[in-house]
Order: sequence, then C-alpha cells, then structure tokens
Amino acid sequence: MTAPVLEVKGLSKSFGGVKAIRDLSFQVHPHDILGLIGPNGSGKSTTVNTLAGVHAASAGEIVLDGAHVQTLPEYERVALGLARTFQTARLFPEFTVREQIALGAQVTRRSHPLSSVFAFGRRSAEDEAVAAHVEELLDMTGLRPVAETKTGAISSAQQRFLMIAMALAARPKVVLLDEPAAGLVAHERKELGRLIREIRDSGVAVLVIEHHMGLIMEICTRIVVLNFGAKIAEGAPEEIRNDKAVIDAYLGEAA
Ligand SMILES: Nc1ncnc2c1ncn2[C@@H]1O[C@H](COP(=O)(O)OP(=O)(O)OP(=O)(O)O)[C@@H](O)[C@H]1O
Repeated sequence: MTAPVLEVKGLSKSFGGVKAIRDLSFQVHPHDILGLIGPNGSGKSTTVNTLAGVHAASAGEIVLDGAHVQTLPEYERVALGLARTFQTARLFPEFTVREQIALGAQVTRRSHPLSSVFAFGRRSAEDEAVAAHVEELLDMTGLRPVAETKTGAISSAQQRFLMIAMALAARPKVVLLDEPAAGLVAHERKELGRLIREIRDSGVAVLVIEHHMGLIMEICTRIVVLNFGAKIAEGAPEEIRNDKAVIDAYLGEAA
C-alpha cells in the first residue's frame, strides 16, 4: 500500500472542559476520498479546523506527506499541501471568478498574487504557469461561463464550486472539503460528486465532511464516523451502512 499523504495520530482538542475531539487517528491515502461523518456536535468541524491550523491541537500528531505540521500556522500548512474550503463563502465580491481563483494560487507564488491575471508588465514563467492552471480549474469546476462575472453576482452553488477551485489553485496534496453539498440541489450535487472524483483522479486526496449521506455513500472510498469526538467506526461505505454502532448513533436519524 502507498504511504498515507495525511496521517492523524491520537489527535485531541478541548475547549475548556469540552472534549471536542478525543484521541482520533486515521490516514488519508493518495487515492482516497475519505468521508468524515457523525451527528451534530460530534467534532467534524473541529477536526477540519485543527487539521488546517485554525485551532491548535491539545494533543496528537498531524503528518502531511511525512512532515509533522501540528505546530505550524495555517498558511504554512497550505504551502506544504493542505488546502481547505469553508462552510460559508469567503470571497471578494468585486473580484471576477478568474481573479478569485488566481488569488487562491498566491501561496505557491513568489511574485504578485494577481500578476498572472492583470498585466503588470511582462509575465514571468511562473505567471504563465499559474494562469494556465487557473484556466484548467475554470474548466474542471464548470465555472468557465462565469469567468468574467464578479463573485458577488454568481449563484450560491457556483460560489461553492469556486471555493473548491480556490483551494485547488494552491496545488494541494490533500484538500479538506467542509460540507461542500450544503444548499445544493440534486443536479448540482451530482456535478459535485463528479468533480470530487475528478479531483481525486488528478492526484489530490480528498477529505470530505458532509451530512448528505447519498453523496457520501456514492463517492467515498472509506468513511470515518465520529460520535462525541471519538471514532466509532471506519470502513468502506457498505461496512459503515451496516454497522450497528453507526446506525444507532447516526444513520438511524440521517437515513
Ligand atoms: N470554539 C469553540 N468553543 C467551545 N466549544 C466548541 C467550539 N467549537 C466547537 N465546540 C464544541 O465542540 C463540540 C464539537 O463541535 P463541532 O462543531 O466540531 O461538531 P460538528 O460535528 O462539526 O457539528 P455540526 O455537524 O453541527 O457542524 C461541540 O460540543 C461544540 O459545542
């Protein structure tokens, strides 16, 4: 088996007396779409925020492609290959979709973040490479028709796809998707499922938190289930669907 691209070992996070994550361990491999599910308040968001560096871990290790990152700030984790999306859109409404995606690439760049979009004199080879990647991402995420539209004027579904494009612009090894299907209707969810598989096929491992069980069961290679901050099950979608502890804690109500 290939080495994991992301390894979480004994991770814990407490907020005062609240133990939001308890001794959590799992691995994400390069070809994984790993689902992280569980009831409300089970610790999913805290896990993503602790992996991304928004919260400092109380204990445990986070190993990204062999490097311990648990003490690094958020932007350094992004630069090392851990990108994420957010539950709510964080966009500049006056930027066009193309400009906003280019902004997501800035962590990988030495020159001005928008020099691949605006003509600040001659473009460097780096600018050309970023601009070409932005064009690929416009096609991959289906945002090409709104490339010149301001982000404040696109639909909320398009904003969700845009956040994914921004995360991918940082050329991550792993992308953390935080409830990407929230607010999407059936055909948009189908498109999202296609995109997530394409992301994985392009060599970027995916960790996805999602409440929509249809999508999770359809796209995930493996699923980790949390309850009260602890892992109660891990396995393939079929195993999780039939796991008694998972049905009792979560699927009974979600199904
Ligand atoms: N900043 C915080 N300060 C104090 N407690 C927090 C904080 N963030 C989360 N918690 C607590 O940690 C526990 C886990 O919350 P978390 O938001 O991670 O769960 P979740 O599984 O993402 O829930 P949901 O599905 O509703 O988004 C909850 O008891 C929550 O109240």
